[in-house]
Amino acid sequence: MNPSTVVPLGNPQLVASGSEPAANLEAGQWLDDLADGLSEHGWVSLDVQDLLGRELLDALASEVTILDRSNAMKRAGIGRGSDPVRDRSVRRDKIAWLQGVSAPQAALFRFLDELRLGLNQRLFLGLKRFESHYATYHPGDFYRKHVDSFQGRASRVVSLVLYLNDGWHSVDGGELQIFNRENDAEVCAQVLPEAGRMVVFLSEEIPHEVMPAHRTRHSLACWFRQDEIPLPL
Ligand SMILES: O=C(O)CCC(=O)C(=O)O
Ligand SMILES: [Fe+2]
Repeated sequence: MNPSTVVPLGNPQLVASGSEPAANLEAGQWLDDLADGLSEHGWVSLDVQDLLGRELLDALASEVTILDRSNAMKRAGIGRGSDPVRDRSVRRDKIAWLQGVSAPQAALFRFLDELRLGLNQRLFLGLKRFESHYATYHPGDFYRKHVDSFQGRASRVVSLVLYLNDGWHSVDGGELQIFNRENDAEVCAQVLPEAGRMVVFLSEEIPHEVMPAHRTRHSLACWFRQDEIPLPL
């Protein structure tokens, strides 16, 4: 396994910023690591700054910062259908959907599509498309423990979160807590949302939670889906 791949090993582990070596850039090796982690544990954390490039990460971070500062992001909803409940006790982030039109979004979409095809080749998931949004958590914002998809609906199958924050430390809060899929009372990892870190997990299986952030936290979430036409979550 690539040493930059972090997988659960029993005890909760803190994935500290900057403590891991660069991702292995050999063609397809990172996809092998990703597929191995997903099939063995249901989730994986990878540092992809070398794969994506500093410039692209900076450009995405600028986009979400501008969207946030210009009040273009909307309060996120939860639940199914076109009228999601905006329950502030569960989720407090703000989101803006990506269209893939700007140059950085187009580059990101090429990367996400490579990832989609790579997972299909290795795990036969039949992922047809993806949807993606920016998210901003302001100080005090959180997202309580949840799973991203409801069993048997074959809608959201694989979730991905890419973080866009330079110099994130434990004191900044906002960790992603990942729970054991067999026992959701057990935290198996806490991931700091440092720029270039990417977490990928099985949408139906892995309970997770965003702890209250103490500074503004930007990220980009993406869901790979098996349905061709949009079905409710
Ligand atoms: O930002 C994160 O770390 C996770 C976000 C999340 O769980 C979601 O948007 O469903
Ligand atoms: Fe989630």
